[in-house]
Amino acid sequence: MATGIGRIGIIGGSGWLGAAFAQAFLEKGLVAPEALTLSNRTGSGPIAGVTWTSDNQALVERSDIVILSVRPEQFLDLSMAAGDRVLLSFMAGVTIETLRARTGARRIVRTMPNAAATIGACFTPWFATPEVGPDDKARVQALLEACGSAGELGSEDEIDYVSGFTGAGPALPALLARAMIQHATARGLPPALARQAALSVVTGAAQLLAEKDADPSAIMDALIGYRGITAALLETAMAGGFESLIGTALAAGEARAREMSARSAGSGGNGDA
Ligand SMILES: NC(=O)C1=CN([C@@H]2O[C@H](COP(=O)(O)OP(=O)(O)OC[C@H]3O[C@@H](n4cnc5c(N)ncnc54)[C@H](O)[C@@H]3O)[C@@H](O)[C@H]2O)C=CC1
Ligand SMILES: O=C(O)[C@@H]1CCC=N1
Repeated sequence: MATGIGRIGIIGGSGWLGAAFAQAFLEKGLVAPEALTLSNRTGSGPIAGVTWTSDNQALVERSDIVILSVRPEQFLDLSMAAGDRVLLSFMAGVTIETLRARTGARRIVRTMPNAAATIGACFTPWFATPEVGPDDKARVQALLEACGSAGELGSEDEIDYVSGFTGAGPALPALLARAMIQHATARGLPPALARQAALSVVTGAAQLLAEKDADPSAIMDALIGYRGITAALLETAMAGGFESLIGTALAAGEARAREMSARSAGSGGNGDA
């Protein structure tokens, strides 16, 4: 409690995201080991010094903020009553209405981290119900910043959109890298060199976009200004519909998030348990 964050419980604490955030809370000194409870189905896991349990209700009783980090379909088999705790969900496609119906929580925060949480490079957008006050919002922001950065959204609707936009994390850059590797290899470059070259562009050169005040359009314009090779490459990609295809893909991600939300809705409740 030294930091004022309170006691934290993570349901699904040995999963990809659950473990990444648990490790980060401990490494950053945000949560003391004795204030951190993690659950999974076996009640044991690789993070030392914390409390492990398979009893999610016991985790809730030991926590001020409960993080739900199981898969959406696993949530439908999960039974717990949140009482007055802040409930912070990492789950895609599980709405506030469903979270409320199934856990009884009023103070709910939906978030959308991504796989880069494991390396502290995750931007996590979040949306909170009106019952979440300013102090709790500050705690949520601090917890999410343990794995990178975070920002509040204006509506729950936007969570479905960012589920593909940021939630997919490395997926679109991985597709770009794979396309470059495949092309270079087919062109005859040694596969290992093609891989090294493509990853250096996607993970190295792209770091220029992380510079303060970096503007993707300005970087493109500067390179197109040479009227040489990069101009030929970018103009061909744009004329071929690269940007509109990205838009179509993002819309498909949003549509899938909405389908998942509709499926999980009306799945019954145990919030008074
Ligand atoms: N992995 C990713 O890149 C992203 C994941 N998400 C969301 O985060 C959530 C977690 O995803 P991952 O960490 O990737 O999944 P994961 O499969 O790695 O972890 C889920 C964990 O929950 C545990 N679990 C299952 N049922 C349980 C129960 N009844 N009680 C306690 N623990 C239980 C499992 O043992 C496992 O450790 C998902 O809902 C997903 O939609 C959101 C954005 C990105
Ligand atoms: O693809 C998924 O369903 C998970 C949630 C958002 C990103 N990854």
